[in-house]
Amino acid sequence: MSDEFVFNTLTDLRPDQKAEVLIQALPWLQKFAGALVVVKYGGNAMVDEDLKRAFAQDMVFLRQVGLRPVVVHGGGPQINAMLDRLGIESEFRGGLRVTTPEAMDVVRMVLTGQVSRELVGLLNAHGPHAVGLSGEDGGLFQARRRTAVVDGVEVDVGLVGDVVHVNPGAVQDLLDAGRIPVVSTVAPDIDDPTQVLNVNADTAAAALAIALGARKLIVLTDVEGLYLSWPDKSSLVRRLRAGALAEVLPGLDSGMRPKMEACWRAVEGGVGRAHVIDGRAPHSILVEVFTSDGIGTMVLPDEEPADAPFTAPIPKVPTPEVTA
Ligand SMILES: Nc1ncnc2c1ncn2[C@@H]1O[C@H](COP(=O)(O)OP(=O)(O)O)[C@@H](O)[C@H]1O
Ligand SMILES: CC(=O)N[C@@H](CCC(=O)OP(=O)(O)O)C(=O)O
Repeated sequence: MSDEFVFNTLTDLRPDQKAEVLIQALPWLQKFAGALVVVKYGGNAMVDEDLKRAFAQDMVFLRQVGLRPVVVHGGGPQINAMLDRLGIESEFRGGLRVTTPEAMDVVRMVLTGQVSRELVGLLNAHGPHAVGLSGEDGGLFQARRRTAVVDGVEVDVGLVGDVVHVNPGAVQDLLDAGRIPVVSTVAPDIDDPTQVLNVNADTAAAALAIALGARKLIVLTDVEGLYLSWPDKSSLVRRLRAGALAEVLPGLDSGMRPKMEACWRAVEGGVGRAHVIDGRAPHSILVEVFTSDGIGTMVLPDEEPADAPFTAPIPKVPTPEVTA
């Protein structure tokens, strides 16, 4: 190997090599100047303190170079830990947490009172940029109760909803003020606004990305991307179009299903690109946005003109309405 590429950290690079790294980012900095990017940070990618700090640096970096990042966070493992500590039983059906009223209190407390606070704190170590809000704030989300489908049978999952209406005004106000919004995905029930519902963070991120007219949705998780024949590591998909994705969606396992459904919905709803990338690799977002090769799995819209019939099977998921 040439000595040009033998280095352990960036500090081992020669000055001309450091300059080369920066200059290679120029076309991407130009391309994405001002671009709104929704980043879904999954609970499974929040595995250690260094990674969380690296994530916060990436978001502040994006903002500093002129993009407009919006963070939507998950917190499944963190909710599990708190339910365990409190001795409350919890199970998943069809990828969704069966949410009793008692569990809902914990979901809301952990997402808005713990995970959001921690991320806001890490981001604000770099300046007073981040503001946390939940789907309850500023009428951001309204959700409707939904069921899960297990082996073709509809099953009740309790206080779980799908976002059916997005009012992105509060998020837009924060972006206009130069802030980084950090969104937790609990949402009022449209049919009973005194009740809040537990919403899967992937699908909520897609609904928000569509409502904001985002250029990209980036989903950070704990695998490299979508494997066509999971868990065969040689089956990683680098790029696929929405139509092809719709065909494989029904066969996906529960962890990846909501993520890929979110990507499919996002590009069908006008988001330029949707990506699933490995949040365990430090600074993977910067590699995705600012390098030619990118990283993980990228979903692109179909090439057909907008008025052509969409022939691939469309997953049975309602598209949220948007309030301008
Ligand atoms: N086809 C697939 N490709 C990649 N990962 C898959 C696939 N099917 C199931 N998975 C699982 O999905 C998990 C990611 O989903 P999840 O655990 O819900 O993450 P997150 O907390 O980031 O939302 C992976 O760790 C992997 O175990
Ligand atoms: C309905 C439902 O399952 N809600 C999820 C919400 C959090 C989430 O989606 O977190 P991750 O992104 O880390 O998986 C839950 O209760 O775990």
